[in-house]
Amino acid sequence: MSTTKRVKPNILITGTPGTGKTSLSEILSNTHDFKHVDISALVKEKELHDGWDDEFQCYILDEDKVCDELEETMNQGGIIVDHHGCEWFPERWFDLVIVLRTDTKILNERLKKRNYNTVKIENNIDCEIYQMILEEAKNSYKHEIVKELQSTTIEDNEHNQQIIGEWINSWNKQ
Ligand SMILES: Nc1ncnc2c1ncn2[C@@H]1O[C@H](COP(=O)(O)OP(=O)(O)OP(=O)(O)O)[C@@H](O)[C@H]1O
Repeated sequence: MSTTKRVKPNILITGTPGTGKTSLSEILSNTHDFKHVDISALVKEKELHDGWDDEFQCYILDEDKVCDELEETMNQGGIIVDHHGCEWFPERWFDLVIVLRTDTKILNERLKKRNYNTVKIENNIDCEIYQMILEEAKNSYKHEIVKELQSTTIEDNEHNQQIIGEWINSWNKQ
């Protein structure tokens, strides 16, 4: 495990599916020259799973395989990880944890556009109503590095880019 300060910070962007993690991760990665790791895409590409879950229409992620795959990358720093869960990553990996939140009416519309089945939409809306990912993040990381950001409108997205960009610039001056 690396104990020296990373040259660039690692950021986790998490939240219920559809809250805008991938969109924000891609913009930030391009703007600040970070590497974007979309866990769902990585799991599929490297087959870091134990098969397909028909009910939830997603791969059954193998957390140990994902962590083994990413350990070296994360030690380099300058990584933005994008995933709808956060409790099973090593706490040492992240300098900032962003939890995106979306108005459930808007979230419902976004998920419907993806042709998710009713069960999957209801599960995700419940997850957002009961702020399950926010609670997961607060239980898994130091409170001072967990930031809850709204992600309902384009203005929110622009605000989030600015807030996180300022944080990255201030981290580099530490
Ligand atoms: N702040 C925002 N305002 C308006 N629309 C947004 C905002 N953030 C994301 N969107 C839109 O919401 C949809 C979902 O965004 P995105 O795919 O980034 O979500 P996600 O959280 O990564 O989803 P998943 O976890 O399923 O990958 C996209 O159509 C995106 O353009």
